[in-house]
Amino acid sequence: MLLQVDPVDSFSGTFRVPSSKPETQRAILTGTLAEGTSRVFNDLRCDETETMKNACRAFGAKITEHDGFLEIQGIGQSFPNIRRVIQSRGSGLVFRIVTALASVQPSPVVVTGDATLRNRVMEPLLRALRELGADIESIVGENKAPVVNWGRGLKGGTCHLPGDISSQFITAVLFAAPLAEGPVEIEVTGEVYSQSYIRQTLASLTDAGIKVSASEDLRHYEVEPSAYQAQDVTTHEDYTSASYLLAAAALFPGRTVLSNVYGDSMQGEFAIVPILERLGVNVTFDRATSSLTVDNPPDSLCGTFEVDVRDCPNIVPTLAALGAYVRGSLRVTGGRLTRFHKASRIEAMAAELTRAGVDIEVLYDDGICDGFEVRGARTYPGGVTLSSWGDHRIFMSLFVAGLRMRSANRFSGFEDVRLSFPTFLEEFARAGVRTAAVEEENAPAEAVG
Ligand SMILES: O=C(O)C1=C[C@@H](OP(=O)(O)O)[C@@H](O)[C@H](O)C1
Ligand SMILES: C=C(OP(=O)(O)O)C(=O)O
Repeated sequence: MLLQVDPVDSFSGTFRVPSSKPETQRAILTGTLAEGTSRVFNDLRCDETETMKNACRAFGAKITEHDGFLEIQGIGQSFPNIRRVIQSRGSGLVFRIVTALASVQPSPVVVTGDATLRNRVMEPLLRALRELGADIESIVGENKAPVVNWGRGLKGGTCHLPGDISSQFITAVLFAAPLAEGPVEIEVTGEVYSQSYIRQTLASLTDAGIKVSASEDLRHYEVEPSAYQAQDVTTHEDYTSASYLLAAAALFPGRTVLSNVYGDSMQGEFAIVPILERLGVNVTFDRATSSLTVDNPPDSLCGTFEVDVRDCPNIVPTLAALGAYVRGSLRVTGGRLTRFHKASRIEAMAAELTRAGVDIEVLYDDGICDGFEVRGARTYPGGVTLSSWGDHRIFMSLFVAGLRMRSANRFSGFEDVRLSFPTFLEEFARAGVRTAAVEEENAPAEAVG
């Protein structure tokens, strides 16, 4: 099935931003590893947080969903002695953290995932865990998923990781390290990308009572054996999810209000707010109502702009969509990690936007796909079928790019919004965006929003 989406003449209204996926996933983990009861307020319910919950349940945690919060009966350090297969589906974060944690429990664990996940880079993490004493094998070879971790413990010591493939390797080792027999040190080589995610991990660990320290440049870490403490956590809004609503608001003059917004976030993707301001869009936070108001004047998105995304990788596809309407140019650099995401996101956006008539060029640095330059226009003809490349963020970004085209477009992959933003189509329907699921052969099948 494809989703046919009609363009709109305006975009305004009040929309609810989903809660943060990374914060919810981290809080589920710290609650699982602590002894006693933890609660996660304002948690995000979506496929990828469900995948994390199921993985943690497989390790013995009891997780109950209540209205507005999760209750977690953690396991502390008493992992049950049961052989199990843990399914991480398409979630890189779940696979990497579960693989690391499987080292510090007593039985063989197979960790697997879907076809996309099985293609992602895992070798540096497996190597680092082996340096710390883990006994892990890749079942199909090539050091990719699925893996079997024989659960023979982590001794501790020093491991080495690259900083320019995925911050999730560092996050994964950091979550398992407090449960090693001795202190763990991590040495990172090369430039450290996605630093905001590592800082979110460090904050989660410190709040849970873990003894961890990191150098200012995030190249060196020390973790002491320590116990996770039960706690209550409240998650904030998700700025990657918010970026689709904010980008849509920036494409049309007028006022848009986003709710469930608290404004004090460690997320790198918060950068979408100052980026919009640079593009001439006014954004105001109101703490009293936990909301954010976008006032977009008719003359915004005009000029020559450059953005470094090394600390906000997940808004790269959103910026490509927005850039399609920047009269002048938008140059984005520092996005090399996104080639290892669910799809190679820069190439995906450049290929699909080019198909829609957008002037976008991929930028390479030393032969590595690192960014793009897009020279936007007022509008495009539309009437094209665009692929999500099997990636929820590509679908959501292309959906936004299509809103200001002249005729309806069709998109694959719309079902994947359930991974991170299950209410995506309902929120856009509130703004009058009409969508219909259609067979690939043309016939409209059913209204979706
Ligand atoms: O720790 C996390 O929750 C994440 C880290 C980042 O991974 P990379 O460092 O691989 O970009 C980010 O892109 C991903 O969506 C979520
Ligand atoms: C976090 C994401 O993916 P992953 O955990 O698979 O890297 C994402 O695409 O939102």
